[in-house]
Amino acid sequence: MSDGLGVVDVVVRYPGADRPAVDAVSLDVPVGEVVALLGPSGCGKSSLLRAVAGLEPLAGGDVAWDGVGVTGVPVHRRGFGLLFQDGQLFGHLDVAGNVAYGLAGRPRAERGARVAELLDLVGLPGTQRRDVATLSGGERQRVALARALAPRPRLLLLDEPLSALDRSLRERLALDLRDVLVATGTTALFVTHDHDEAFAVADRVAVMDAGRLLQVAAPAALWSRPASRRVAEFLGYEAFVDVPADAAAAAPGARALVAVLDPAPTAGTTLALAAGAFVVAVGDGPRAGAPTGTVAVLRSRRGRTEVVVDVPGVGRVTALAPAGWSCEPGTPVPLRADAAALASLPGAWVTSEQHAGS
Ligand SMILES: Nc1ncnc2c1ncn2[C@@H]1O[C@H](COP(=O)(O)OP(=O)(O)OP(=O)(O)O)[C@@H](O)[C@H]1O
Repeated sequence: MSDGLGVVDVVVRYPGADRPAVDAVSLDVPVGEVVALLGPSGCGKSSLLRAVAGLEPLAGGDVAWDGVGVTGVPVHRRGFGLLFQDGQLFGHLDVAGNVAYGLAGRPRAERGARVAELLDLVGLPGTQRRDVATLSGGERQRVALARALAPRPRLLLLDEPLSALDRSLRERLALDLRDVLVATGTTALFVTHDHDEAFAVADRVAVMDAGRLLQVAAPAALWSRPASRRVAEFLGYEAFVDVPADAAAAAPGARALVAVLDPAPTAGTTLALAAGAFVVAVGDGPRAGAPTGTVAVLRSRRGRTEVVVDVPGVGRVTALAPAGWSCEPGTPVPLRADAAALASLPGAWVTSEQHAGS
């Protein structure tokens, strides 16, 4: 077992439930690494995090730090820090009192210096004397993060720490959170249901579904090589096409997808298509054998035009077009395939063990 957190075959089972909330999950988090637990609501992310913290009993398996089991060690003796969705600041203490909470027993000057250091780090310098009731939601979570980091926990466990904030604040805070975790060299396990957030914060992302761990990989590898259709769907891939044995006989859409991939995918591979797997070939005239889609919906998003098209042999997908481009629904438009928004899925089911650490 490596240094850092070791989760081995952990099972969490709630009384009366017909299946375990966490079903034989194994995962390592080496020292200094940030791992996001990502998955749909109810897949068992929080249960696994709570089991690591010691807040949920294990029905099976073991949790270890540096190879030493901590299963019998009470929550407050594990040396793990916790941060939840609502940071739950102490209302009767000011900002400094909250951040210094875990530093009881340290000399006053040391506490003061550590509080100042952390408030600088989380972007709230000089706020020691602020009443926490006057802080915004984002500021409260920054103070809660400073409080969790102050005692230098050997592992920080974060459960949806940004989910109570609005979207734009969440995106900014996710990047700040990553910077703070890296700057402090903190080892962390981070629960989220938002893949953008997981990709922004984590060194590796662990995808869970129905209590099981489906894949663990660095963000770029997860995006380009999802281990299964389920993982790809969860990441936002919206259509799937099986590579035909006889490409020449396939529909133009499927043929165009196969043609842009290098090396060419073998027959039987499933291609996963994200938004942008097709772009509208504005200005292209009709070409024999070129793919065409029929426009269903047009929408503008973040300065570009998304065109939902029905492509024979492929299905309904989101193609991209230049900002401002427009046409009537029902119009056939020429398309080009873009390899950057395509992933090839393995032909057979790949287990989490094969992918853990990839
Ligand atoms: N204290 C509990 N008692 C009984 N069942 C529970 C308890 N906590 C969670 N569960 C169930 O265990 C399963 C996993 O829940 P968990 O909260 O771990 O999922 P999650 O992936 O964190 O979901 P979310 O993103 O919605 O918080 C769910 O079916 C949930 O209803």
